[in-house]
Amino acid sequence: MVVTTNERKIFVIDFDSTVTQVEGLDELAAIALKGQADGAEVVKKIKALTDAGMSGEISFSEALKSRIELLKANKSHIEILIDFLKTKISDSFLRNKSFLKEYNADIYIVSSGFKEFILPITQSLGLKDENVYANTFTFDKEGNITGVDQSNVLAQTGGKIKLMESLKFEGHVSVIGDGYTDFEIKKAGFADRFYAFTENVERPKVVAEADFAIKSLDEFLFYNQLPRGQSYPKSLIKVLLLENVHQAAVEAFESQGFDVEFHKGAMDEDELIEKIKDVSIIGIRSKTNLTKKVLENADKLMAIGAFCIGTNQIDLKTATQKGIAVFNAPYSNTRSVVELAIGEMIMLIRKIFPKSEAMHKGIWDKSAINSFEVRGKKLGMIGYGHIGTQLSVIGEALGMEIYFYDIVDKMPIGNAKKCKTMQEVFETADVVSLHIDGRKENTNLIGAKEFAQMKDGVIFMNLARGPVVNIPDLVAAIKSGKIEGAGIDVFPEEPKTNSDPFVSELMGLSNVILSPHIGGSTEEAQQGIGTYVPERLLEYINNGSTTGSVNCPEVQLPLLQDSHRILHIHRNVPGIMAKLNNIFAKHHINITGQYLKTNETVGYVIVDIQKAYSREFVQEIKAIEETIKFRMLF
Ligand SMILES: NC(=O)C1=CN([C@@H]2O[C@H](COP(=O)(O)OP(=O)(O)OC[C@H]3O[C@@H](n4cnc5c(N)ncnc54)[C@H](O)[C@@H]3O)[C@@H](O)[C@H]2O)C=CC1
Ligand SMILES: O=C(O)CCC(=O)C(=O)O
Repeated sequence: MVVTTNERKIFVIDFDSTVTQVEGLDELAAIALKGQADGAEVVKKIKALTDAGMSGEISFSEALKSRIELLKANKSHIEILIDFLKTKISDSFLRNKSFLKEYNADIYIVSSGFKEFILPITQSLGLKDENVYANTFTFDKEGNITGVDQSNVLAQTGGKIKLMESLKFEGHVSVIGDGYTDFEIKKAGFADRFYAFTENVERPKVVAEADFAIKSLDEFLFYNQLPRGQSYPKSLIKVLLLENVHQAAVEAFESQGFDVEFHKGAMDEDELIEKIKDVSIIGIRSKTNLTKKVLENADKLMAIGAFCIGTNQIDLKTATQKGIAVFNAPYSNTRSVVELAIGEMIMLIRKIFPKSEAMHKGIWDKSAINSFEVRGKKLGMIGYGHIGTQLSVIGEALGMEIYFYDIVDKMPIGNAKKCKTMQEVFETADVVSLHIDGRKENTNLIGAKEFAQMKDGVIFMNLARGPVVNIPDLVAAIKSGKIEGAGIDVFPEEPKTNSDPFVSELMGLSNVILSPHIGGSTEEAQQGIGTYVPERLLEYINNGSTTGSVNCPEVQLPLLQDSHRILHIHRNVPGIMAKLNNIFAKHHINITGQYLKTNETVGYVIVDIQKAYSREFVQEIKAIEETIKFRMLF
């Protein structure tokens, strides 16, 4: 819906809830009435009147008059309000200050608000005082607000229409606002288009009347092909966040204007296949399976954020082939897993859970039989990565001997001993703990044969991935007494949400600690992940950097300055760079920077170019046969 016109473009913009996130008069009331006994009640009444006036339920002049009567404010309150409003300028207006300044001759603020607090804000955005049309207060000698200058047409019902009539604009007039009175300008024939601005407040009655509903000023500038801070409006980019990822993630995307949808639970394949079609960024944890079938339907998807360590729930091969960059959080929850493993190990070796259960039933069983210290015991680990190595350090600090096996040759930390086989670990350890990843080859890695190799009375823990252990074999080993105690945090089948039931053969077994996949679920870990993953995703979306990507060639790019940046993901075949460079040469494109990284499947080339370029140039790059994904940043 790109709008093109050769006429002079005139922009008429509302102020309250459009330029700023809030209604100035409501906020003035809150400031003036703060601390007064019935203050909250009066503020509520004023807000209700604002809403009724804005949505057209009561006449504007009636709403304004009633509000001013309720408001007991003076000049000092207005000063406080101005400082507050400066912190509440709509994000998309702040992002597009350069447009506001460059086009200030054609931008008019038409507001039923008050110049006393509007002008300081519009001045800070580079707008012209003489283009601001708004009401003014009347004051008594003490500086108390007594009313509204009634000679101003904007104080009257239909004031905006009367004002527009008198302004006699010649050109293509666009009105941007959140209120019904803004729509009425178009309805009365004084504007060509009305854009309902919903960044701060969405009034269904107003949206229903609008030519276009826009979630940000970026969208307006995009549709009208005007200079803007975002090459593609972020409010048109859908971010789907599942599995209750930390609110820090929601805030990170929302503060940049993305269209964020948040769900507490995971989604199954069928649901995702539908949902993913218009999603550009998805954030998941361990329970959402991004299968080949799901990804094949994800034509808009640019990036996946795994808000966890494991990425086995994602079909990485398909993601790579489709040029979808995958990021995870490789460190943030490792300490939490380690602490749970230590806690469980001590609880299991002391048989605290059966004793606690008995106590709850009134049984007092004070005895040392079969209760041990961990000091001096042998802790055996399968997998010696970020978690395994940390557990190694803390286990050793508790006085344990550490043994580990890893398929990769890993340097032992402290006095840990590297074993040549898993069997060696099993034959040695008093406590066996798994810290391997969930790659396919690890499915059923531990079963009857492996349990048989373990010492009698071993403590066994799996805080890694459910499918790695054969559950019926584990149950048999526990029931036979081979395993004295087990701590299991992960399961082959896990409920998708907290409302779904948990079912397992492990239920009801004594000295088995079951926990709902919470090894990494601490406030600290989730906060850390909730910040780390969006940072990686935003760096990729905003700048093109793929630092920390688990499947894309890693490139750390400088910030884009005074150039356009072309991001091109292609199939990694010989000759592709020549094809690209030929197009640059043919169109006389001046390159200011070029970066290339490849892996065995894809190549990622980034080219910074001077700002002049033609549409044909872009089309030709997109048309290269090997192109998988193409983006351009301004
Ligand atoms: N319970 C929970 O909430 C959490 C579970 N995890 C799980 O823990 C796993 C490990 O995490 P990190 O240590 O951070 O990962 P990591 O990638 O640093 O370490 C995994 C290690 O396992 C080794 N490995 C893989 N397969 C193996 C095998 N068959 N035999 C021996 N070694 C093998 C790898 O070479 C690597 O050194 C994650 O992949 C994830 O599945 C991670 C965080 C939270
Ligand atoms: O917190 C989660 O949902 C998953 C944690 C986990 O297993 C991981 O980080 O790999």
